[in-house]
This record gives sequence, structure tokens and C-alpha cells, in this order.
Amino acid sequence: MHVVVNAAASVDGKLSTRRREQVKISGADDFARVDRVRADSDAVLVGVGTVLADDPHLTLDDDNYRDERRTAGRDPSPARVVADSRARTPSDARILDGAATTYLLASEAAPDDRIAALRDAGAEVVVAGRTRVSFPDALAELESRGVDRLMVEGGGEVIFSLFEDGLVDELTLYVGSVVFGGRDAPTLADGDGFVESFPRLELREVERIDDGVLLGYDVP
Ligand SMILES: NC(=O)C1=CN([C@@H]2O[C@H](COP(=O)(O)OP(=O)(O)OC[C@H]3O[C@@H](n4cnc5c(N)ncnc54)[C@H](OP(=O)(O)O)[C@@H]3O)[C@@H](O)[C@H]2O)C=CC1
Ligand SMILES: Nc1nc(O)c(N)c(N[C@@H]2O[C@H](COP(=O)(O)O)[C@@H](O)[C@H]2O)n1
Repeated sequence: MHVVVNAAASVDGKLSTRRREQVKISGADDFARVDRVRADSDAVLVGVGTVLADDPHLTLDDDNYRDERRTAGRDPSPARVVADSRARTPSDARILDGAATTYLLASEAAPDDRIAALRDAGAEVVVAGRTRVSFPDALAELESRGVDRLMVEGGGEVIFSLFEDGLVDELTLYVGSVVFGGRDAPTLADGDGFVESFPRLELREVERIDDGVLLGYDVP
């Protein structure tokens, strides 16, 4: 499986403000680029923190991309994936609106009634990990279900874990020309942080988009 992380950050590396609400950092051209990356992916993954904060839809905005995928014999939209160890995703979350397949990655610690409720709401539940989602196991299961190219849209906790597990192949980071500050504001990679063996990236591209900069990296 090829894993592409895409996110937008302020110049001080924050994905949002300390209020952890959804903030538009990208402009129209960058959102159009993100739609293209989604359209090229088999699935789009976020953590439950992002679902609770943003209630994202994660489908395609551009109808042409849906047509293009149909013509290629693919589902019109990529699948949506939530990493949600305890199955906290609300049953009325937008990712469960039936517009695309939605996988819920849970751990063995998830309450049975929550798993049942999310299955009733249409989620395909994948259990991987005892108390927290094991990404190596969960991504292997998704691959067995046809997900060869996975886009990860955040947030910082999930992105850190994927780097920690050595599962990231590419990172594209849009840096908007804005400062959020805030010691508790989410950053591109949160979690426990690295103190050694830092993931090293190879800078592949730099492009001005809207009033910000897109940085593209390969992860060797
Ligand atoms: N600007 C941007 O591009 C983006 C911004 N955001 C912003 O980021 C914030 C949300 O980020 P954040 O709070 O970090 O949330 P995340 O979306 O990263 O979700 C984190 C949660 O995922 C669950 N999880 C399950 N398995 C794992 C695992 N193996 N490793 C890590 N987490 C796991 C955990 O909850 P549990 O233990 O219950 O499973 C964890 O608390 C919001 O403010 C949102 O607006 C989000 C995406 C993109
Ligand atoms: N690329 C990008 N730029 C921003 O400025 C953002 N705030 C985000 N956020 C991510 O996009 C998701 C929203 O998706 P929908 O529009 O609901 O489909 C949000 O949850 C973040 O993952 N991304």
C-alpha cells in the first residue's frame, strides 16, 4: 500500500487553533489540488479527533472526478476511513451518510454496543489492536479489501503514529501564510513526539499556491 499524508498548516506548524475547530488554511486552488489527490486515492483516512472536531465529508467536490472514476470501473468516491479505537464516531457523522464506503478502524476495547450502532449506521468495522488501533494490522486489512493507495488527511495524532510505524510514503504540506500560535493547538505530528530516530524526508517539490506554499516530500 502507498500512503500519502496531506495536510494544511499555519507557518508555525499548527493544523488548527487551540480551539481545535476546523479552520480554512488552504485557498481555492489548494482545495482543488486536494480534491485531485482524493480522486487518485482508494481511500481517505482521518482520526476520530478530526471527525469529532470537523465532521468532515471526505468525498469529491468535482463531479468530473466521479465520472472519471466510474469510467475506470472504480467507485465514484474513494472509501472513507476513521481510526477510532473506542468507536466514538457519532452515528450521524457525515462520513456515515452513505455517499461512499466507510471503514471504521476500532480496537478490541471498543464497546460492543457502539460497534453495533456504527454497523447499523453503515460502517464496515475492522478491529485491529487491543486498546488502540494498530495501523500496521489495520492497513494490511484495508489492502486485502482493495485499498492500494491511501490518503491520510490528519489530524496530528494519527499522522504521528503513521510516521512512528514507518507507514508514510509521501507527505504534502500546504503552508498557509498565517500564524495561529497556541501551545495546545494541534500540529502536523503530535503524539509523544520523537527524541531520536527522527523520520527524515526528501524534499521533492516546492510550489506557490494561492498565497501559501506547497511542500512535497518523499519518505525514503
Ligand atoms: N489543517 C489540516 O489539514 C487538518 C486539520 N485538522 C485539525 O486537527 C485537529 C484534530 O487532530 P487530532 O486531535 O490530532 O485528531 P486525529 O484526527 O489525529 O485523531 C486522533 C485520535 O485518533 C484515534 N486513534 C486511533 N488509533 C490511533 C493511533 N494508532 N494513533 C493515534 N491516534 C489514534 C485516537 O482516539 P482513540 O484512542 O479514541 O481511538 C486519537 O485521539 C482538529 O482541530 C482538526 O480541525 C485535522 C485534519 C487536517
Ligand atoms: N487541505 C486542507 N486544508 C485546510 O485548510 C483544511 N482545513 C483541511 N482540513 C481537512 O479537510 C477535511 C474536510 O473535508 P470535507 O471538506 O468535509 O470533505 C477536514 O476534516 C480535514 O481533514 N485540509
